[in-house]
Amino acid sequence: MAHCDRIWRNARLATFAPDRPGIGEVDNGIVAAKDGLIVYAGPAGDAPALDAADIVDCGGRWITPGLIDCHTHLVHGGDRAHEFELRLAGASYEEIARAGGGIVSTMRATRAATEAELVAAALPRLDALIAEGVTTVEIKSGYGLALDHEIKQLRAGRRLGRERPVTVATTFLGAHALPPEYADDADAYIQTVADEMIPAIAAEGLADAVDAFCEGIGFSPAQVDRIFSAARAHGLPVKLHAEQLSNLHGAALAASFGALSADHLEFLDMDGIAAMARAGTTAVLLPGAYYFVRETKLPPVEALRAARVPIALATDCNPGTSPLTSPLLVMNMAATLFRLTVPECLAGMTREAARALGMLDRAGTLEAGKRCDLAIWDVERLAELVYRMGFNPLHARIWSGR
Ligand SMILES: O=C(O)CC[C@@H]1NC(=O)NC1=O
Ligand SMILES: [Fe+3]
Repeated sequence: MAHCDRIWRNARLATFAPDRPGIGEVDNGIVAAKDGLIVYAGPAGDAPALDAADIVDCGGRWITPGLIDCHTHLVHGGDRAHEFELRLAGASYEEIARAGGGIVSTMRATRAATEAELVAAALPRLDALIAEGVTTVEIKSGYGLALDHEIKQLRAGRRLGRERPVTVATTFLGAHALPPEYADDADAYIQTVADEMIPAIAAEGLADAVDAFCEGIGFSPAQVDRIFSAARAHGLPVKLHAEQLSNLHGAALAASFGALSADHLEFLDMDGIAAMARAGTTAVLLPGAYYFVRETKLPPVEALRAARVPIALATDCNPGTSPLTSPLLVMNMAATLFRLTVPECLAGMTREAARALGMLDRAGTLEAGKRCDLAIWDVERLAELVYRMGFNPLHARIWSGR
């Protein structure tokens, strides 16, 4: 008889385990946890003899892995509601950015905030994600655009993981936009990011990955290459905002560095897809940004499927293009706008999101040895999680077995 801390019984499991077809459905299943890890997840009838300190009857409810939001800019100062009104009056995202608005206006608000103020401003956004079953969240910097302020953002991100029962992965995104002090010398800024910021942030262990914005209003492939070479030199994995507004072949560049993910991808082409497939780079689709900027170019979902490129989903929660803190709405948008299937949407916010963070060995599926992160749902069919808009059927959220 093996001892465990808690068993969740009388449940329908969506394990997303690779050795089970589709969503890895188990009709009458149990999940057993010890010291925050899953020791068994599967049919009750196949379970080993277990002696649990606590048994929870789930009343036939569905259990999925805890949701994972693998792409957010959760930590930032201020908001961009005024720019939203400018866009309603016809200004484009690029026009606002080139006029000194956009990311740089959030930079000013972020630089003016203390670390504690950034944490306080992000907590309601994090609580909204947690309320819908998120147990892991990725948080980028990229609004400081100077070493001390980028460090401040990353420390705030780490602190959020201590303030709430949630796992935080931080990503350095110094190459997000050109700060005013480098207005006429992007290459000089890139050199500062590569030669000063990445070494300092790596030395302090503040970032789990490095990201960049490869775009006409962001940075060129050559500049991204410089950033990624510095990340690799300091042992940090990379991911990339790629092909969001145009095709600069950023996804192929990211894949050449073995990137964890390439994100957005509305303008991704077949060469980029092939490169991602070869490299095992996950596609992270961000329907909230597509919807909010009223993009019309759809990401090539059918070609990604055909090339067996893993597809993850995320909120891209940020004040400019995706002020969104609902993973449930992300799944509805991915199905409604991008035509992903229900299983693809659910996998996109669990197993594939874990893959995009390089965490699939410890999260994202209901398998022994992984963190016991669960979301328990009051739905008859799991499709209701994707079908409904603005309705939250979460019954309970478990993080690390608690
Ligand atoms: O507008 C912002 O504040 C960030 C937008 C966000 N960053 C990026 O590289 N692409 C995006 O959609
Ligand atoms: Fe983003």
